[in-house]
Amino acid sequence: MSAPKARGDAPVADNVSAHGTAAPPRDRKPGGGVLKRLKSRRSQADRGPVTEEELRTQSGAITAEDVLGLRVATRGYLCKPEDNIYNIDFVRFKIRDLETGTVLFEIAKPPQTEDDEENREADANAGRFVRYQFTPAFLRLRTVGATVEFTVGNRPLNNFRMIERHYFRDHLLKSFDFDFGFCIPNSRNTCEHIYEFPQLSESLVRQMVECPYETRSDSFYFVENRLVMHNKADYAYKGAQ
Ligand SMILES: CCCCCCCCCCCCCC(=O)O
Repeated sequence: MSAPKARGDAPVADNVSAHGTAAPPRDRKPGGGVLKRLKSRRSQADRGPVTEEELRTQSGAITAEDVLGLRVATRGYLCKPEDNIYNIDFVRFKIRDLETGTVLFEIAKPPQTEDDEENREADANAGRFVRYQFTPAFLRLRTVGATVEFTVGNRPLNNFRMIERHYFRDHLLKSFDFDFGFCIPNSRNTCEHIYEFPQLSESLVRQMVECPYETRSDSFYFVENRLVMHNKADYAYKGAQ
């Protein structure tokens, strides 16, 4: 159904020193965790709109509350590759339709060569952008599971969180907010996030199909509420229904 076109720079590592599932234990904390967090996230989203230029020039770290104020897809990146001081490395990614179990695609990072290393130095943004091609039927799905496997460097990750915002042109389709929780140093982690699709009108679906790559997403990754990674994707919906 789909063919991702880039961001294939992750090594598939077979020898791992640790394996964990990044299930978030945070909801079980005493003190009314879920409700409190939902309230706090609602008030975060209620902050006014913000532009990427404002975020780029603000003093201090970019936080989750900041990116929730963005109203359009970013043009540039809001952090540098070297801000990933935790050496978080995504090595495998799979998307499946949760209603049928059908795997829509799977991608793994090939082993790295010296050439890859040189190319990466030439293009600091290599690996931060991916282009997806789906059939229009993708837009009719209701629930998709995205399984991500990632390795972590020698520091612990506290409150590892991803906010991913999907847009068609200047219209926010949906903002997803996923917790990876705590990840131990030097670990390899796997977790599946559930994407509930938004309801898309017939007219919107038609426009998204007619306008390839005008559907975009920004994936913002935070550790302890500081932006450490920013990836982007764009999407075309074409081919067999
Ligand atoms: C059409 C709007 C809802 C879109 C839900 C998309 C679910 C699958 C998303 C996969 C996103 C991958 C992002 C990335 O590779 O950076």
